[in-house]
This record gives sequence, C-alpha cells and structure tokens, in this order.
Amino acid sequence: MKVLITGGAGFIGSTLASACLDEGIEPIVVDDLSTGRPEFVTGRTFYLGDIADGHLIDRVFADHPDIHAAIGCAAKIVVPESVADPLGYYDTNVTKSLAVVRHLLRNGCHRLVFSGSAAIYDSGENITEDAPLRPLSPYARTKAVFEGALEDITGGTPLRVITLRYFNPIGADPKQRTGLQTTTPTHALGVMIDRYRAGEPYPVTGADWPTRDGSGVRDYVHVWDLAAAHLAAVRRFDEVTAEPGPRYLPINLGSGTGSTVFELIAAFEEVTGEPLAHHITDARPGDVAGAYPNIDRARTLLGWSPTRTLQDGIADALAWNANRATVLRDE
Ligand SMILES: O=c1ccn([C@@H]2O[C@H](COP(=O)(O)OP(=O)(O)O[C@H]3O[C@H](CO)[C@H](O)[C@H](O)[C@H]3O)[C@@H](O)[C@H]2O)c(=O)[nH]1
Repeated sequence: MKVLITGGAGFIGSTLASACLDEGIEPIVVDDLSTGRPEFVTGRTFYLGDIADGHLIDRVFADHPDIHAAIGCAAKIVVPESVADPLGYYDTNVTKSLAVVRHLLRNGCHRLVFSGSAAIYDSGENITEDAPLRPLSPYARTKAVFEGALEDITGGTPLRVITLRYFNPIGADPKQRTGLQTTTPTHALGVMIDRYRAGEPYPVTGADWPTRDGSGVRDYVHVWDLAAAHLAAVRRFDEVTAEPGPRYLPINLGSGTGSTVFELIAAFEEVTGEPLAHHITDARPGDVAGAYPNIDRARTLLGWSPTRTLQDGIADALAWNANRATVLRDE
C-alpha cells in the first residue's frame, strides 16, 4: 500500500513515514523543506515542492496511481508566529491546503487523513469531539476554519475525511530516525530538556490556574502513538467512514488523562533520576489553563489507545536531544 504524506519531512510527518515503512506501507512524501529536513527524507520517495502546486501533485499521482490515501501534515504550527504573520498562516493552512484538496479530487484520491489540533478547543476536562470550539490564536483559527471547509467539502464531493485532533505531541521515533528539528524549542518539555542540560532552573509559567495543582494542564501524547493512530485511520478508513457513517470524522488523540506542569516535572525527575530545579514565573501572554480529551472515539473507531507513557515520551525526547546532531548535519 502507498500513502501520500504532505509535510512528510516535518516532525510528525517524518515519524509517521518511518512507522509506515516499518509496517510495509510506502510513504510518498511531498514537502517544500521550509521547516522539514532533507535528512528525514533520505532514501524515501520524496517530491520537493509546494503542496499547492497542481502540476507537482499530478506528477506524484501519475508516478504512483496506486496511492490509497493522503495524509495532510503540511502546516505552519507556531502560535506566536501566527500572531505576527496571520496572512502567511491563512495562506498555508487554509488557501494552499484547499488547493491540495482540489488536486486530490482531480486525481481521484477520496480518502484524506488530516492533522488537526486540540488548539481549537476551549480549556476543560474530558473534551469530546462535539465540544464547542474556541480557537484563540490565528494558528488555531486556521485549523478550525479549515476543518469547517473540509466538512463542507465532504458534503458535496466524493471526498471523505478523518481529522485527527492532536493534543501535545512529545517524544521521538523510538529508533531515533526522526525527532523535533528545532534547536530552540518553546514547548514545555523542550524548554525543560534545554534547562536541564544547561543546569538552569526550569520556569513554570503560571501556577495559579484553576487546575488540580495550579499549573497548566496539557495532554502529552507520544509521537509514535500518534503515528500508530494514522496507520489505524488509513487501514480502517472505509469501515469508519462508510455509509451511513459520517463523511467527515474528527477524532481526538491524546492520553486521555492530562498532566500538569508539576506532574511533568515529577515524571522528568523519575526518568533522569535527578531533581529538576524550577521556579514559578508569570504566565506566558495568551496562555490558557489547558485541556485534556475524552479518547473514546479513537478507542472505538480506530481500535487505538496510547501504548507509551509520559515517561517514555520524556526518555525518547531526551535521547533525541542527545542524538540530534548526528542525524541533522548542519547543527
Ligand atoms: O517554559 C515553559 C513552557 C511551557 N510551560 C507550561 O507548560 C504547559 C504546556 O505548554 P506548551 O507550550 O508545551 O504547550 P501549549 O499547549 O501551550 O501549546 C504549544 O504546544 C503545542 C503542541 O505541543 C502547539 O505546538 C502549540 O502551537 C504551542 O503553542 C503550559 O501550561 C505552559 O504554561 C512552562 O511551564 N514552562
């Protein structure tokens, strides 16, 4: 089986491509390498270019008419950058992504697994897919807007879509082929690893949120578990979107329990076997108390549940941090 992965040189797309290869599925990657890495596509079937380039996508399908499904991972994903450059975010996450849908339909590809985001939800516990949306940043709104567009498009075309709404991805490929590209992470675990390596205290950005211990709550999910969910979505695609089922199906992907920042620190200390110095600072601008999902739909429809713990995610992220320079050549 072949799957087309747009954004397949990025963190999640490349890890998913590794999982495909391990399962005997051939990933066909399209990426413009704007943030993706050439090292992550070495030895893989790879097309360099813009996802909105119809000629490029036509060529991909001419070369691989047996593509079973498309997985849409190409997106801009940095919240503060989306505030500074909203137009760029709408261009990529909405306009170009709509062009991809047009190219898929023209080439007879009617199965799309789309990378959604939990950023579209309000803070809260046990969030189901039917919860009201409250996208608070331009990034989050591009994701919500595009989800709405996809749902409408499935109503009037042969396209069917499964949107996987990720909570907070952590970890790396357990075989260390791929991981986060950036050397300057701003997310909780990335900052924690940097501060730990530098011997500096970790800033807990806000400790008076209405949560169980006052720190922000998130639902950290291992990227290898996310990859497994994509494979399940591809394999079960026809079964779960068949008539009279929905043609547009959003599914939450998370651990289903949530962890506060203090719980993340405790798990980190468990993995390293050392205390992590930390201090409390002001909340980040625009920060939120946070959410964690109900994952019953993923369990029921995809037969998926996370197999890796928070500690596994931390250990794999630490290992990747140590190995990254051997995989990524120019850093
Ligand atoms: O140095 C830090 C960084 C974060 N946090 C806290 O850790 C929690 C998680 O923060 P992250 O930045 O890891 O995660 P967010 O859900 O806030 O969102 C970010 O991570 C997401 C994926 O993990 C998306 O990429 C999103 O665009 C990006 O803003 C929050 O309570 C935050 O206040 C700290 O205590 N200290």
